[in-house]
Amino acid sequence: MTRKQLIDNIKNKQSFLCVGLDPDIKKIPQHLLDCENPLFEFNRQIIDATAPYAVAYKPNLAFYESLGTEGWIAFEKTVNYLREHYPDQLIIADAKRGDIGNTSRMYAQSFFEHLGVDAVTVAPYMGEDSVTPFLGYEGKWVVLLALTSNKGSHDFQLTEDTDGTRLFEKVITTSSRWASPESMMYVVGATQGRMFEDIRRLAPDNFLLVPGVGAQGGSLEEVCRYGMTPDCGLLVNSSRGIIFASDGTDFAQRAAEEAKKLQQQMAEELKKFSV
Ligand SMILES: O=c1ccn([C@@H]2O[C@H](COP(=O)(O)O)[C@@H](O)[C@H]2O)c(=O)[nH]1
Repeated sequence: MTRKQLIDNIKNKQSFLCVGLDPDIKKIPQHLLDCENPLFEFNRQIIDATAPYAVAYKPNLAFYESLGTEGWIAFEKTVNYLREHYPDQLIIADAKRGDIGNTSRMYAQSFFEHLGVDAVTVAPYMGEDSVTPFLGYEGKWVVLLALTSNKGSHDFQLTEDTDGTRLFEKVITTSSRWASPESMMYVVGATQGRMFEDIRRLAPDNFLLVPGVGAQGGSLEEVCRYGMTPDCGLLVNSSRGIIFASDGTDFAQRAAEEAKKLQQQMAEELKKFSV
């Protein structure tokens, strides 16, 4: 999906919601456990219920890989279901990959050629040759970890160089030479609040994938105040806050209600910024 298509979808739906598909087998409703593939059935119903309010889905590979072959099948079926039934939804594989060049090339092939997702999260730690194999696929995106939502973001990302440059700033400045905002997004946690101002000084045009609202307590309003651009420039993710709104037979309905609430707040924010 191109940047223009993504922006058009956001404007048409008045939403920049990314629904996180993190189907923890221990938390999905009991009655689904008898299905042939409970994870896929859970995702299918969540997707059907929330699609009107979302522009993107982000399955996190951990929740699939942890179940071995059955989990991987659920992941593939989920991606195929989205591609077939909801081709306008951006699919982000949250895999946090990145390795020496020839290995990264295999990861890129797996996600972009074999699975056909639109975007993959990549860790920057191994540098340019670990990231560039994911670039150069028409309409595909690298989503590079910049300033994450967790407490551990302080351990490395916020540490300063002798001239006061913080590591996440170096990641953005250096990596923005590798790709344009047409194919590079950054992960910035919603819990980072006012830091979005600093991010925007370095990456004024890039889309930011923003996890951390809902279960992690980040503020949508604050993210928008400091991070929104004339093109919106944000994809805000919520996983547990939507998909586990209920563990009963009404789980999909409750997920839709939570997604709709977020979408309505997003529409208000888009209005404020005249997007
Ligand atoms: O900085 C980061 C990077 C990735 N994540 C992932 O996003 C979702 C958040 O889930 P919630 O249930 O909405 O908290 C999950 O897949 C994380 O692994 C993140 O939270 N922070």
